Amino acid sequence: MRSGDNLRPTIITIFGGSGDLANRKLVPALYNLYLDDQLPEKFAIIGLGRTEYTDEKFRNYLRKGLDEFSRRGKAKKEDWNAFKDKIHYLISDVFDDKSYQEIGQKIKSLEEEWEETAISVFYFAISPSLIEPVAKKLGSNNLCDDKSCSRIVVEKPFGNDLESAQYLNQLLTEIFSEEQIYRIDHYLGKEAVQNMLVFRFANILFEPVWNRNFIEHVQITASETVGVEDRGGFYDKAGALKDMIQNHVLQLLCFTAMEAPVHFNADEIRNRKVDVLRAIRQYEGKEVFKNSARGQYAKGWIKGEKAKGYREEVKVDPKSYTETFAAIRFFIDNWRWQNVPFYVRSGKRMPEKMSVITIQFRSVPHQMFPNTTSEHMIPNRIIISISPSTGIRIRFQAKKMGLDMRLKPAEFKFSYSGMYENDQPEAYENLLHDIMTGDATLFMRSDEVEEAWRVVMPFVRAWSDHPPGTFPNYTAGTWGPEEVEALIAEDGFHWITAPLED
Ligand SMILES: NC(=O)C1=CN([C@@H]2O[C@H](COP(=O)(O)OP(=O)(O)OC[C@H]3O[C@@H](n4cnc5c(N)ncnc54)[C@H](OP(=O)(O)O)[C@@H]3O)[C@@H](O)[C@H]2O)C=CC1
Ligand SMILES: O=C1O[C@H](COP(=O)(O)O)[C@@H](O)[C@H](O)[C@H]1O
Repeated sequence: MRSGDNLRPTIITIFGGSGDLANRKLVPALYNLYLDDQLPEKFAIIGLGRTEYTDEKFRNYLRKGLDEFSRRGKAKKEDWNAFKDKIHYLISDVFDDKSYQEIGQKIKSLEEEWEETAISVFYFAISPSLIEPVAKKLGSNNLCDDKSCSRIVVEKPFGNDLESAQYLNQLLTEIFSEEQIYRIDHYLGKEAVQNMLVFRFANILFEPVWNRNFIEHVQITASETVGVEDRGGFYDKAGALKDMIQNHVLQLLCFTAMEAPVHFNADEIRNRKVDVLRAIRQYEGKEVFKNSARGQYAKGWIKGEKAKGYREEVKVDPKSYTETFAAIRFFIDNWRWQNVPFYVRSGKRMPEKMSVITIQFRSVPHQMFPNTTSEHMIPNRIIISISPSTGIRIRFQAKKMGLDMRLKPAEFKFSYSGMYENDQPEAYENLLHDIMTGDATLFMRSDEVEEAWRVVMPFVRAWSDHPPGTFPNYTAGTWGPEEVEALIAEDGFHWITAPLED
């Protein structure tokens, strides 16, 4: 039996169907689910937008995106021909009630054809400013009435600060129940992020040492080689703190630091993550600057190619003070993590693309080997590589081959790509599948989003009240401004730049 056979008929209506996210991520993910027999037999996509596509033109546009962005490369003709009939397009304006009536009619006619009611998923692949009007109109046009079979999906950024996130949560929960709302953070769909739960809570080896007694510090790096590409208009108002730290990086921190959930279910896991966010120390006054660093890239070179400076990017203010790099030293004030620094950093135009968590263990309490100084006593380290390579490295000490007793670090290495070739589902495949099955474990709950905003708000406020002295302050192709080295060096550590494959 196909896995998709367990799924109820489903219609995914995409506000912003003509946009980049739908083209680059959503439709390729749905197509791959189709190839993997993970879609129900009765399934349809309704794309929406003001662009004047016919069904045929819309399908052709999506086909080009699929060929370019799908992890499986170009679509095979026969597969695409079977899939494309599931795609429909409606020319519509989010402010126009008539559009919602047409959406309702389209859904009804598909259900009549299938002789079954469908789960209706409304995907908000639109700019954050359009969320409010779309939510209100879905409500006033009774399109989301049936709470058991309609869902909405809201993309990040969820709000622009704590206040706006609270406002948005309030608004959405007046129209929809919390169970209907799927707030996406695509990092949670990554295989390696989900594997962290398994690594930590399905193995007895690691959990006993996963605390302040054995772990010296934790580092989280989410670096990219790309600049802002064509998203200057959005990014210049956001910056690295709101674009990456508030969501993806804090999620990685939560998965690293959370207590063991009792059950594997959405609320249980989200409760444990909220506990971590609530325990993160809030800095005040000068502490904010003492525990953080920010930067903006100047022109430089990345992998042999010239890169523009941030201020020269399209739709970026030529005098912009928006940070393209952010680093913070967090402390989690609870029993497990007291005084263990968590250093996080994220930036664009760095030398390597990688999302990596490094768990640095303490040294052994006593060293007994002859001819061995503290220099040779390399402490254990676990590197969890989230992307682009996915896997885990564990460093330990081994005896160096030879007649005398000398030590040499060695590694255990686990790589998903080595195991599963190119069969790893993309983050959006996992997430879209979960939305269809109604599993909210990998989505953000309202209080979680708000707590994550609460964590970054001292930095948001202090950074905007005190513009940086000199921006740009790092060259494209480097690991950020000088201050970021000081942030960790003053504690006696250094940044570890070690992805899975090196
Ligand atoms: N692109 C990406 O990789 C990612 C995007 N996101 C988020 O997803 C959301 C969408 O991003 P993206 O796809 O890049 O944005 P785009 O600018 O590419 O697309 C915007 C979409 O909104 C539609 N739209 C705008 N105004 C209206 C209107 N009045 N009525 C109907 N449709 C309208 C446009 O359709 P038309 O022009 O046809 O009217 C278009 O389909 C944003 O919140 C973004 O932050 C999140 C993660 C990654
Ligand atoms: O959400 C975002 O994430 C991407 C990075 O995602 P990744 O999966 O490639 O690591 C980032 O480029 C973008 O600015 C941000 O909005």
